[in-house]
Amino acid sequence: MPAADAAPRTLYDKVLQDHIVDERLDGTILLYIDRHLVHEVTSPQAFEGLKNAGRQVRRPDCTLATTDHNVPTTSRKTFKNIETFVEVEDSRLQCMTLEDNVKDFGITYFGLGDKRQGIVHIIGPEQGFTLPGTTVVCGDSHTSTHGAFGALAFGIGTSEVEHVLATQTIITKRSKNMRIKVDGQLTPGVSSKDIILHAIGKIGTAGGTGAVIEFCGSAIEALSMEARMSICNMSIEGGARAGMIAPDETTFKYLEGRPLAPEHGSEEWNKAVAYWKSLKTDEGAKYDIDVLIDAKDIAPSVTWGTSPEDVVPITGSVPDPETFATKEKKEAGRRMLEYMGLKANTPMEEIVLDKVFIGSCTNARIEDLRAAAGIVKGKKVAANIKSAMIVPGSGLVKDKAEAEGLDKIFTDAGFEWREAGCSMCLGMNPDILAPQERCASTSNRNFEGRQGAGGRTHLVSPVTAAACAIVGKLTDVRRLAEHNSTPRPASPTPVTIKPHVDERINTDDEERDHIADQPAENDVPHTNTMAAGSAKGLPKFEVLKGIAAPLERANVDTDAIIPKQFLKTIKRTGLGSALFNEMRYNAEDGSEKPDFVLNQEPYRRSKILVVTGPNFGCGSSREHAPWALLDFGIKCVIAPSYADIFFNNTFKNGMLPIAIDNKHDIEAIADEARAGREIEVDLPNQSINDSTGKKICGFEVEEFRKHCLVNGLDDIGLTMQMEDKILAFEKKMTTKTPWLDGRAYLKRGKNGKLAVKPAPVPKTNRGEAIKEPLDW
Ligand SMILES: CC(C)[C@H](C(=O)O)[C@@H](O)C(=O)O
Ligand code: SF4
Repeated sequence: MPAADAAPRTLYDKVLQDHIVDERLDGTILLYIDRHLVHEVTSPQAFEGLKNAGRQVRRPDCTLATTDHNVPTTSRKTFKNIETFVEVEDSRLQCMTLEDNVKDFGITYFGLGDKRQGIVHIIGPEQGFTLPGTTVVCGDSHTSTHGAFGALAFGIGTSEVEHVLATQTIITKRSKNMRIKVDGQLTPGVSSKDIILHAIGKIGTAGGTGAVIEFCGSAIEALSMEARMSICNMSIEGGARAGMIAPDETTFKYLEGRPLAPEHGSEEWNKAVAYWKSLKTDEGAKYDIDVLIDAKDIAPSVTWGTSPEDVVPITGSVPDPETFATKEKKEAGRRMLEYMGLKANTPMEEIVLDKVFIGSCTNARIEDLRAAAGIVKGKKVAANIKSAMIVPGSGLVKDKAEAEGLDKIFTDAGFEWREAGCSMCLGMNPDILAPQERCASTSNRNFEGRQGAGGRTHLVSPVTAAACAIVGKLTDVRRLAEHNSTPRPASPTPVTIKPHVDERINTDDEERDHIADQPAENDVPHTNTMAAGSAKGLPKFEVLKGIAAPLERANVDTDAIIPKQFLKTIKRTGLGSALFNEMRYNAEDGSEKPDFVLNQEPYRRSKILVVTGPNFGCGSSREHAPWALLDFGIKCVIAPSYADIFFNNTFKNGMLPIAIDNKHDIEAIADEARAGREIEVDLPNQSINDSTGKKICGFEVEEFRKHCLVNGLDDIGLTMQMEDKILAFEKKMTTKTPWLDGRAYLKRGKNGKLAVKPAPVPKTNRGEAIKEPLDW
């Protein structure tokens, strides 16, 4: 496309363009993926799919795995292995399954016995695995974090994890360009977490839907890499596919000496930096959405409700839902206040807390801990705080903090000092809130039940969380005299590279010492152990007629569709009974709530879900959400709009999500659903009909997706037919960006070559060899 190439381009346009393997006329893109991060929750079903189809991991050298969501954060002094260490059975199984899979497929893995283990979005940058200008994916929504390096980084579902493992590519389409420009100087006490909370408060949780956000402006440029990561991390809470910041000297400085970055000062490094410098948005490039923020308008911010957009300055009060614009918003507001146990107009600083959590992929890096320690030093945690917990983002962050004496500052004050993991960010491990407990948390989601069923979360920055622990209430950090909370300038703050330099792995022998459980040099990375042909293909979707359940809500997040306790499965099936768990069952005795629609006749046998509010499926990338709907019997969702990852995940399971943003049409469909009448979804004709076959309205669907659904096509099989193009692309990349090949600590043979097998013969998802090319 020479014309488009000549036009001024954004950072996103440039990185995207450099990774296109193929583009169809309808805009469907086959995108090459440079970096794939893997964790235990969203990978078991993907590896199972590979095994069933006899496929291998195409680029183990571009894949890095760790275990983070399920792991206990208690002392690992006695750690021997996962089997004896993880007490909760399903968590243990999930962690052990990952360990089996990384061995079977020859993937670099940081387990609990390895200092480099930690939250997947902390360890990628820490190791230099994340680099500017790369495409980065992970079966996790907060993959957006890595965009801080000028990478195009986004979360994917488990089906896509399988697709990337098998083909190192993903099928996608262009996103809109969105810019959030923050100019000026932040005031004391305000940190990058406040910037992103403020921005989400402004744009809303669906503000970035369908877009990639570029954060720029003088306030962003002045931030350190760690602060930039906190911002890009929460792009997903603003609904965006990804967040990006143009790489600059701060980025390059951060990467110097990272084990997986090109060696600083080498020819490769210089070549890489020259390329990275070219990634800046061109003068005159257009953004589809533009948001301007003045840094001085940002105060230390805090959430009051159960959506990350419910943000107020800490000096503000709980809003009064009766002042909200629409009937739906008033209702949602009342429900939130009830859940949060709050009264309208209460000053935020009067809200008393039970717990404080400093951790998560948003704020568990060394700078976050330093900033929090700066507040805590010499003080004590308030008597009413039952637990104040510090969970470093990785073993290396923990070590560094201990070397600086931060652990001592925290423990002297009465904080608990833990081992690395996701911990109370989502409570898949034992770190949870009890019902009604209230927590100031540096994490990124305040959804109902997120930190524990009935738990109440207020999202804040690390310095605010630290101040809250000392005061025992939500607190304006600026009140604490000796705080050290001004945003860290990009320079001359010393860059913390020392430990990484020391750990640089230079030789095969050193490598062996560091890497537990890697396959021996001559081992075949993976041989299939299961019969080919046992994997199920996708059922075809043509016309679906059935009962439609009306769900009168907006912003239904995937935590609400299927809460974390059900993510510990290693299967795709059996989740139907847990669908909408907290809306559907009473917490006390597990009995059904009679007023929830799916507990009523005829909706118990619904095949279609009609959601009247926008932004369905926001939040986490968990494919368990469509699996749960499907297992219940729902094959089609109709809603005004969707969060991107959920939307994508449904198609991968042969389901059809339909977006109807015309108010009149969605109401007409909802009326049929409310009346308990069947509706008919006719995909070939793109029409929604009533039970008599009379058309209610038409709908849009992308041509390629429709083609796959109607024909029940498995897109991994389709992509594998593009082998020639993928190989040619890889060859080009090896010349253009040689620093991306052969990393992830994989062993090299004596001849310097990686022990990676050539790509296998393409097979369909059913394991059959592809005879004649399908239409990609
Ligand atoms: C488990 C994973 C799918 C999920 C995500 O995608 O975000 C988790 O990390 C979360 O924060 O809810
Ligand atoms: S958001 Fe929380 S649970 Fe998800 S990856 Fe980050 S730390 Fe882990």
